[in-house]
Amino acid sequence: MSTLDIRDLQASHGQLRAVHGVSLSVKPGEMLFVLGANGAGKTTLLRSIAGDHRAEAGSVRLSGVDITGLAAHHRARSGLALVPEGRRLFPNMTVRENLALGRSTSREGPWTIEAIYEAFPNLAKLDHAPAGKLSGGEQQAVAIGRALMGDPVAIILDEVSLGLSPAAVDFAYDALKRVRDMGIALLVVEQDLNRALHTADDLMVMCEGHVTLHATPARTSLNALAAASFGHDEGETA
Ligand SMILES: Nc1ncnc2c1ncn2[C@@H]1O[C@H](COP(=O)(O)OP(=O)(O)OP(=O)(O)O)[C@@H](O)[C@H]1O
Repeated sequence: MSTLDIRDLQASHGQLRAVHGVSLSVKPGEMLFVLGANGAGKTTLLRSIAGDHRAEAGSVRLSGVDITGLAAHHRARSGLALVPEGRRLFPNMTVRENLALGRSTSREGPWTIEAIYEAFPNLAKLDHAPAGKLSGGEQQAVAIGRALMGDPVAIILDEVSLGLSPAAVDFAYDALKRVRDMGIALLVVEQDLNRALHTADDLMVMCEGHVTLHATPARTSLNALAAASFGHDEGETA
């Protein structure tokens, strides 16, 4: 059974339909990437799944349970975590304090701060550092750790590598791969097609609110992903 199962999700901003009937599913320990150019509808899709934006139609199921009617904080308590674009840590609070907040906003599970440090030894060294002083990659890892504190079965992440140096992206992706190995379902929005192609279990490209390509890495290419981002088939000229 899929951990996250989205059927025909539709969402708008006023008169503008940003997501046109998107369906996807993510299994335990699987990483599905959502790719696409600016304005493709990726963030609206993620926010609609998390319950931060109201979907007009469609369904969201988590571990087989329909959570479509739940508010965002109840979805979080059901085991769905969102790591938003920009990570939204509290810069003046320490890594430990930011991690502790993950517990207070979500459900109780086996995760403690010590367990997070065991899973991500690089974070343990930063325990008392203010989050605002960390590199972008370290901040992303703290945001992932904060999500884990809520004992999620699925984590959705927006723009994982945006604004990060290549070394910082490596750091963040190392954390993500560890989370995947824990059996958690990951839905990741990424602008870096190459990075996605080399990390994903499954890939989806959106253009103007529609899914223009859905394939495993073995069955697609960088060219096909780029073409689909602009709504073309591979080889088609603009
Ligand atoms: N708050 C909003 N009010 C009005 N229109 C919006 C709002 N947020 C997004 N949009 C519009 O909805 C469409 C989809 O935007 P969305 O942010 O979901 O795309 P995206 O793929 O995440 O792009 P980006 O990479 O730029 O964040 C775009 O046309 C965008 O201009």
